[in-house]
Amino acid sequence: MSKQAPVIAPSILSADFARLGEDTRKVLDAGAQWVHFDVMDNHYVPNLTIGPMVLKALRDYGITEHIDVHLMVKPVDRIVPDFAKAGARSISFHPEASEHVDRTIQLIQGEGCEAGLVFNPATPLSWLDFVMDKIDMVLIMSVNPGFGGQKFIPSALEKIRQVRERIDASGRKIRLEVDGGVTPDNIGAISAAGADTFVAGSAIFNAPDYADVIRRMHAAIDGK
Ligand SMILES: O=C(CO)[C@@H](O)[C@H](O)COP(=O)(O)O
Repeated sequence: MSKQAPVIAPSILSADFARLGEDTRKVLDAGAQWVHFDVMDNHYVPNLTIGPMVLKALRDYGITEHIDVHLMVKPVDRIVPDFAKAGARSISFHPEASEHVDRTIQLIQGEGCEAGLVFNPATPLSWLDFVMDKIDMVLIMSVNPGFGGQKFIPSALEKIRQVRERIDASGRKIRLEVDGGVTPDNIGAISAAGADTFVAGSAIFNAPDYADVIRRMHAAIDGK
């Protein structure tokens, strides 16, 4: 397997929104590498969250680490430049929400960000067929998007294995990220299936000690 170095990306969907800068700083200081930024539009998914102004506010607060934007919005393209200007480092989108997938990838990369394709539990991997030479990341959803705190859907493990094979066959450095119901108890199996980038919301932010959960997650990824 040609996995990238493991990254834990806490989803700030489960953070304390009244103290977002402080809580984001706290989770990064507890050992997380990235911040996962969930954008929901009450159209593509049945929930409404945060946008580019909030991302910019985190940058202004002093968050300099990688902010990984997951767009659960339709249409996709018109909001991409705003997120790039606000300070996103990677931007992932759902292919079925984009009118022209290849053009959206070019748009994201042209704005200086890494581009990812996101797959819902029932979205087929055939969307990858003609873009493996372009994308920087594949994000496998292990819950249906829209809400934090859902249970991991086990069929995601087979999907992760299939994506890992495709990434290895491509010979490119493509991150394989998994999002939804990730906990210290299942992260070892998710890693063994081929993932290298792990989004977790409730498992981290609902815990009394962020550093302890992140430490246990890294140990499970290392097979300890
Ligand atoms: O994008 C989503 C949900 O749509 C995720 O990022 C969840 O917010 C992850 O939360 P947990 O399942 O880890 O609580």
